Amino acid sequence: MLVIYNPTAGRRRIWLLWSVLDILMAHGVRLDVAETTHPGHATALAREAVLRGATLVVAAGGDGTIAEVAEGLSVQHDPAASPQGTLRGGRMAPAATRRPVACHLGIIPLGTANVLAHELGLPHAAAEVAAVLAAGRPVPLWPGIAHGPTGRRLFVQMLGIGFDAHVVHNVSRPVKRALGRGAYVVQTLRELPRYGFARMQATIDGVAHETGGIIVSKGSLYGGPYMLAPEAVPGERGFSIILFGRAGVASALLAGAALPLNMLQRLPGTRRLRGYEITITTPVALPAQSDGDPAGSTPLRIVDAPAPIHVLAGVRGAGSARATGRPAGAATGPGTADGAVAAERLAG
Ligand SMILES: Nc1ncnc2c1ncn2[C@@H]1O[C@H](COP(=O)(O)OP(=O)(O)OP(=O)(O)O)[C@@H](O)[C@H]1O
Repeated sequence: MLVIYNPTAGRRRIWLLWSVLDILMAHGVRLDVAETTHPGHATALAREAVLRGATLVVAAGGDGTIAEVAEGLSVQHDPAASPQGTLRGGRMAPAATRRPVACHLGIIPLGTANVLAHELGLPHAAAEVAAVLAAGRPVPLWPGIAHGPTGRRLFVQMLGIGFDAHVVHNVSRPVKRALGRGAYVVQTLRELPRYGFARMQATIDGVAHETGGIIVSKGSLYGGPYMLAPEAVPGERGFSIILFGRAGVASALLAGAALPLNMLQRLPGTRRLRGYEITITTPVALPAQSDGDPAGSTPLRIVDAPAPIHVLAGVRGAGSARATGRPAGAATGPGTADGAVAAERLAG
């Protein structure tokens, strides 16, 4: 197993990382740890691991780190990265670098919001995190891809355009480290008086909608453990699209108050739709955020990734049920948490 650790994520809870790794090693798990040195590094590390034949790559960080690792894992579905296409220095890659049948994603939640970890019902205590990595059940997770002026970006949980993206673009890492999720509240209050709210057009599967703000979500949660789109199933194709009818300071304040009360979905003027291809255009370029990190600006076209990846989740729990759309505890995916799978993972 390769653990990719983002040292800048969240509140730098490195003690949690070391506790998890200690437990795994005490059970004989062979593992490598790689620390990222720059944005995008996790993608390169994960891609290399897949091409070397890894069957489990663990993202130790927040949602942004998970998205980068997921992007790296998606190489296993890329025909251009087939053994014949894997060239090193002009020569064909040796057999050891060929891509395997499947490489799963593991998560050690070390981020600020850890939305996907909440979505999947993942534990936060070291012993339980280690148990999921050793014997968790793989559940499908179907990422989204946003195509924009600066290229494409994969996301695992959600993408937002408008005021929430503006806040994400401007929140500072030291404040996030000091205040955790509270940093977004502070930044929201700072940005509100000076933000120029603008209308935008969202075309969902060919139907145009005028809106004041939009979130395109794979998952049901937003900003941490808060409910946004109960109908969302992260393991399936398609998106839940939340259109905020009104734009302005009062609406943003109302949305901010509704979020921790789990009432965002019932905000007046808010609509939730399902869709598969979303195009967002604006009179002037507006910032976008995906999985809590800056993600360029409009115009954007959002579609499903070509294939799902599989992420290790708890053996039981509501989160797993949400991810798969099946009753909690029902077996799914390419394996189950039986003794053989657990033993194989514990052996590395
Ligand atoms: N060594 C590094 N230096 C600077 N940035 C990095 C480094 N490694 C990764 N990153 C960037 O850090 C960003 C933020 O990481 P991540 O999203 O995991 O943490 P977070 O924002 O605290 O958590 P969450 O998204 O759950 O709120 C990632 O998008 C990644 O591009």
